[in-house]
Amino acid sequence: MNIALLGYGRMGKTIEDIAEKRGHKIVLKVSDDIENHDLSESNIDVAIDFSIPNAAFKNITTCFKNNIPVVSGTTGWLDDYEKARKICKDENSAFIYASNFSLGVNVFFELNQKLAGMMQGLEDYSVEIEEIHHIQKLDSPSGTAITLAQQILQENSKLKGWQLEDADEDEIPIHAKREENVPGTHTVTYDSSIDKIEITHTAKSRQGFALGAVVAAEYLKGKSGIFTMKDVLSDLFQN
Ligand SMILES: NC(=O)C1=CN([C@@H]2O[C@H](COP(=O)(O)OP(=O)(O)OC[C@H]3O[C@@H](n4cnc5c(N)ncnc54)[C@H](OP(=O)(O)O)[C@@H]3O)[C@@H](O)[C@H]2O)C=CC1
Ligand SMILES: O=C(O)C1=N[C@H](C(=O)O)C[C@H](O)C1
Repeated sequence: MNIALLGYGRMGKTIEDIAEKRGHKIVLKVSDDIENHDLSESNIDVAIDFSIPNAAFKNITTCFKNNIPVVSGTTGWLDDYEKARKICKDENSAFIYASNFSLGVNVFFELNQKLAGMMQGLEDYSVEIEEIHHIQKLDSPSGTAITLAQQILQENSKLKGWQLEDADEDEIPIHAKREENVPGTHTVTYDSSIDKIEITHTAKSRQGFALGAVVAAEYLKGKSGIFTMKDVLSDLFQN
């Protein structure tokens, strides 16, 4: 498969390594304005976007307009997500976005949803989310923390939203910490005066995120439509 990398930083380089080991070819690397590149030249099967919040929407939609399916893991641009979905549909293109492509985190998401459902009637417990990332991270809170919060909100109608740090009673507080060399750690805590329940996912490197993105690209090749990691994982476990 011919892959274009939109963003060639920490994730772009890890994806290159894993994609090549799985027999794919990196035919284009983009680290600047996508308009500076001729997308028709390289016979691209799928583009994988791990760039920066300000560039993701333009990168993704330019690919759709050039009939190139996109896997995107860039966080911090989701105000434009619905617009991107519409352009994908209008262009009959293909798209997978995930705030976190790691297989372990996607299992963690399932666990979070299930736990939130079980806890929603237990009013003595308050819930909060903590995320810890490396100091270079541009966005805050992490996309993964937002997904975790959205899942809890789906299960608990008494909670009205999430808030970075100072949350009201009916909001989920998200604490975002930045520390040297942390690839990504997420904890959901339910606390009461009697006890505490915590679930944590700790990434030990970027390998899991990158492998998930390449597997998603393999899934997307030749398809049209909008998919999620749930689709990718159910396909993976069926085969
Ligand atoms: N969904 C997931 O599983 C994961 C998501 N992420 C997300 O992926 C994104 C990238 O993370 P990471 O690799 O650590 O970040 P980096 O900062 O290491 O990489 C981003 C790269 O994008 C480049 N860039 C700048 N402008 C553009 C542009 N217009 N088009 C394409 N590329 C551009 C930067 O180049 P330069 O340095 O020259 O400016 C840089 O090399 C972040 O949003 C992060 O949150 C990260 C890990 C997992
Ligand atoms: O920027 C990162 O590094 C990461 N970003 C993603 C996020 O914002 O959730 C996923 C992962 O935690 C690493």
